[in-house]
Amino acid sequence: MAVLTGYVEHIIYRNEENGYTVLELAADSGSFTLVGTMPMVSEGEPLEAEGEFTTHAVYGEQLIVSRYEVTAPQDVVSIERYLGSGAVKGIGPSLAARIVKKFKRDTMRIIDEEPERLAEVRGISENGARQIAAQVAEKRDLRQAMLFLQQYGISLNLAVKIYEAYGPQIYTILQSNPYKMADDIPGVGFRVADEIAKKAGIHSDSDFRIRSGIYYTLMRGVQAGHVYLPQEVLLRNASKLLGVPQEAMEKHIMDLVLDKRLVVKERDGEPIVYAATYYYMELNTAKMLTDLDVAYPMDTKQMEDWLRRIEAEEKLELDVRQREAVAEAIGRGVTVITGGPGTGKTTTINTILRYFEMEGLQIELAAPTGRAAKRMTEATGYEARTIHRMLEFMGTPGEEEHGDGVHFERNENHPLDADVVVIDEMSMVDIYLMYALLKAVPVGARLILVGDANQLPSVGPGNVLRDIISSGQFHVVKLTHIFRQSEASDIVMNAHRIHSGESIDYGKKSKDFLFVRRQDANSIINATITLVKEKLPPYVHAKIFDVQVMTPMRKGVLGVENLNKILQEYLNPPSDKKKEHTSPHGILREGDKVMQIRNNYQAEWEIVNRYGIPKEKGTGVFNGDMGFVKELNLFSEEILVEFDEGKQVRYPFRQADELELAYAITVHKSQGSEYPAVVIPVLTGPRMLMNRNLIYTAVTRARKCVCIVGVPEAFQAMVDNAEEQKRYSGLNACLEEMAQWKENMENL
Ligand SMILES: Nc1ncnc2c1ncn2[C@@H]1O[C@H](COP(=O)(O)OP(=O)(O)OP(=O)(O)O)[C@@H](O)[C@H]1O
Repeated sequence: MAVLTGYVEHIIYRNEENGYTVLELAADSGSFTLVGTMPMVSEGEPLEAEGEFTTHAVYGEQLIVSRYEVTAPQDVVSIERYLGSGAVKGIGPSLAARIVKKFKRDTMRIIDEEPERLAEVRGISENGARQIAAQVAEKRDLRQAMLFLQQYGISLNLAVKIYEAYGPQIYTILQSNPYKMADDIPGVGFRVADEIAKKAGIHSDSDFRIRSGIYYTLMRGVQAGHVYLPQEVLLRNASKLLGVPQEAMEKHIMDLVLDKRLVVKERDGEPIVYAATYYYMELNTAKMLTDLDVAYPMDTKQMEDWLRRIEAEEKLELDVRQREAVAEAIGRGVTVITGGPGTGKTTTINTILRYFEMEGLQIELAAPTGRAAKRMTEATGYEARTIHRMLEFMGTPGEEEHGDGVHFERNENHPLDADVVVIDEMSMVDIYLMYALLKAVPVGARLILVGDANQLPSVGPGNVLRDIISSGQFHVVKLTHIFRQSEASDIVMNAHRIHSGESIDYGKKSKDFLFVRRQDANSIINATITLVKEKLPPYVHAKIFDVQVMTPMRKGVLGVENLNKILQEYLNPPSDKKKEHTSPHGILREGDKVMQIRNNYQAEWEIVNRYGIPKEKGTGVFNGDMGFVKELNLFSEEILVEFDEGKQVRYPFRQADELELAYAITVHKSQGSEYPAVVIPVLTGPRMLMNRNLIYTAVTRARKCVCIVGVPEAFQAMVDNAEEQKRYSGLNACLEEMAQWKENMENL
């Protein structure tokens, strides 16, 4: 650790949002560059800073500041330099000189204690004197708060956020209920608050702690895809987290219910617990969906005539189920069409679109991901958008809808201008998005939901598509005939075999479903590298980055983390020409294939033309979006990533934790995307993950070729394992209750 004292000569760079600062410090022993979060340091101020010296490849020696303190200027020279530096608005060098000439070493005390006397200086009015005093006091408060927060081991970055949220109230909040921060401040979770509470001497059985821990456990459940948790599971997990017996917690659940933060219901005779927001989200989703599902009068003769016309034009004949699907879409407010790959879903959507177009209805077509939307556009010739874009989401915080600053311009007050809304890849739609979508679908519009219910459920919470189907309250058409069979696609045929748990012919010479037998992890990795780098790109006529490696796990030799490190070495090795940055997830290098790993609604993107001039702008990058590192700027500390469709996003280094290498991805993250070729290494793994549902999803991501590398027995074991990870979601139950209620009302 080195300690430097001096005064701030020059602020070289400052990020006003997070206080990240590069400055030049004039110390007795010379001039130094200091880097760190120093939000309210101004030029001219005396500073004491502690940190580690590092040598930056471009900018040379720098002190990376871990702690700093702005000391009050003592001698007249320092006082004059400080006041004249522009740190206090309204005072320039000449006024500073006059003030110091008058009050000398007493200047700072006068500003603090008798600010009205500043008016004795020529050029300062009484009002001006008061404003100067207020500014100096505000800076002093902020500084004190920073010092106070640092005692609790809070990083400077977080300290700024906490101060911005609470101002002078931080002292009481931190010492009485630091858990409040977990509710109010993004970036402070229960664990951070708990650390702080420990330092503040708060007891482990404090009411605040237990309540915060219960809520945190529930939200962890949401992150894992559950909408609620059975009370028993909640208490067990919260008890483990808090080290407090379950009996001591039940009363707190009731308190949280009274505070309207939790809702307790009964399902199958057991109490279940929702975070209130999710309960109402699920309930309203059920209500809106039920309300939309009205019967529309149908002219059967017209339908038959028009369908024949469409079939003649398209040169195809719909099968019975496809016809049924079209008829349902015409006659009902809500229709669900589900089926595996190649069962004619897209063809059915196409016919429905043509039909409604002939009726002159206004149609909206959307899918949950950009890739899926693009595929829809290509397959139907109608413009399809992502659901987010269709709903015109705004990344600006304010009217918070589910706590992360999301707001959709299209909602109940400003619904979509549509008579028909078709959503594809419904299996990926979570409860948030379904709720947002339904708010924007106008009363009287038809909603057609299309998807493959056997895919893994959405990454976000809920089991929307399956719940809608299993509720039994809507017209669901299941397409089962495999049309693509005639094209001899083993991907499609094997996907259906996997779905029904049949065994696969591993010895068959197939063009698109290849099995590369390897017995151990190292040989599997070697074969994977050769396939991605050399064999598959020419085979499927695609670029190396279009070949996607997928694996069930994150950890382990064949987990995403390890595979990414190895594939990075082979596909984008270090070079003098490529800049690098070490992010929380490892090294990012120019040219790397990366994935955005959480929804960032605020991130700004732009699409530039070949002269670098922006031609389109917008906000939002989403969990699962893939791109590559186009440029690393070590001076402005930014990573420029280009995503699909040429969307470029700049990430400050501190936000690099939103990016992960994507040479290999988990099957969960692959949902909704399709790739020309997919490589799946298979050896062993946790039984919960190694299941049929997962391998089915993985295989159906491939358009032209699937390559399984490993042991056939391990693959077959996955096909045989029909167990699934349990998801606690109650949309089906809500829908059933709603229908029951409606029936009761009608019978009254
Ligand atoms: N009624 C039909 N008669 C003849 N061919 C059909 C019929 N319906 C669909 N097909 C053909 O079967 C193939 C698969 O259909 P489609 O793309 O509509 O299925 P899908 O369920 O959307 O498949 P995927 O989910 O794999 O994209 C296409 O080549 C399509 O032209």
